[in-house]
Amino acid sequence: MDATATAARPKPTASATLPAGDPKIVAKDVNVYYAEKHALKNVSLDIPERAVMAFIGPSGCGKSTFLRCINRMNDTIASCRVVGSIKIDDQDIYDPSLDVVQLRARVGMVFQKPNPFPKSIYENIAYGPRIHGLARSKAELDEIVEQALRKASLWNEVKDRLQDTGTGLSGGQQQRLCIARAIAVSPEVILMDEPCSALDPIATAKIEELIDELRQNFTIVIVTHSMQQAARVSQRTAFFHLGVIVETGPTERIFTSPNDKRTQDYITGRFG
Ligand SMILES: Nc1ncnc2c1ncn2[C@@H]1O[C@H](COP(=O)(O)OP(=O)(O)OP(=O)(O)O)[C@@H](O)[C@H]1O
Repeated sequence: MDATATAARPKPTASATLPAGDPKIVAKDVNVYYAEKHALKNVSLDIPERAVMAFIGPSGCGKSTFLRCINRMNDTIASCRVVGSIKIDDQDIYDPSLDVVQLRARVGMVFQKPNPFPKSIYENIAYGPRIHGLARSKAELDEIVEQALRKASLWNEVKDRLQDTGTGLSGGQQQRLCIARAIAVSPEVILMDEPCSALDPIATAKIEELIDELRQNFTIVIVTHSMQQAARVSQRTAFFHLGVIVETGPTERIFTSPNDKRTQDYITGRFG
């Protein structure tokens, strides 16, 4: 586990204390079961709009499980049952009439290991907008691809090789390609499950910089094992332990004066 975060205090930002607006995502009494295993217990959490929220906690405490609840990725796991309520902009995302494909376009996801399609860089980005009918012409599609790559800080590195395969990029570039792919369908929320764990420190720094820029336009939720990363990129942090949220609050407070001894023990490396 990482060393304590004391050397990596979050830099104070305008949104370190967040605007008092309505939260983007509201979860109430969420319980998740994998067959008999009760993986998440009565989780309630507000996630603010256009900010970064970090989920931290020891391995197996339910961070990824909760992240996957937010775009119903857990639907794909046969043994998984989700109970409770999660609303995005006041809309219940577990409403049976909700179109899950549309939900996953609104709530994009970036995984631990970069997973570009074995296609060209251009096609990796164009695929989503095309199936969602977001472009009326080739010129419009080209524009969407360029803008997504620009927002993911990748355009300058790939603009002369858009027809090369995405899997031929470096790991860090592949992860930025996956972020561009998520952005291309104009999501409102981007979920990131340990997006830097397969990357070297330089590629990690680039992704962190990018996350900091993206929060101006997107609501971002990131699972990370790195306390320094949570401190650097997020404005709010939720600490998970054994399937519950022990505490949540402004990142700076969680790392400097946590309310709960379990949080204190975790951030100072006493367990995890
Ligand atoms: N597909 C699955 N089937 C059965 N149990 C699962 C499944 N996914 C997760 N679990 C269990 O649910 C609990 C929470 O797992 P989860 O992956 O959400 O934790 P996590 O905090 O993200 O862990 P890590 O930091 O190691 O990724 C664990 O006990 C795990 O074994």
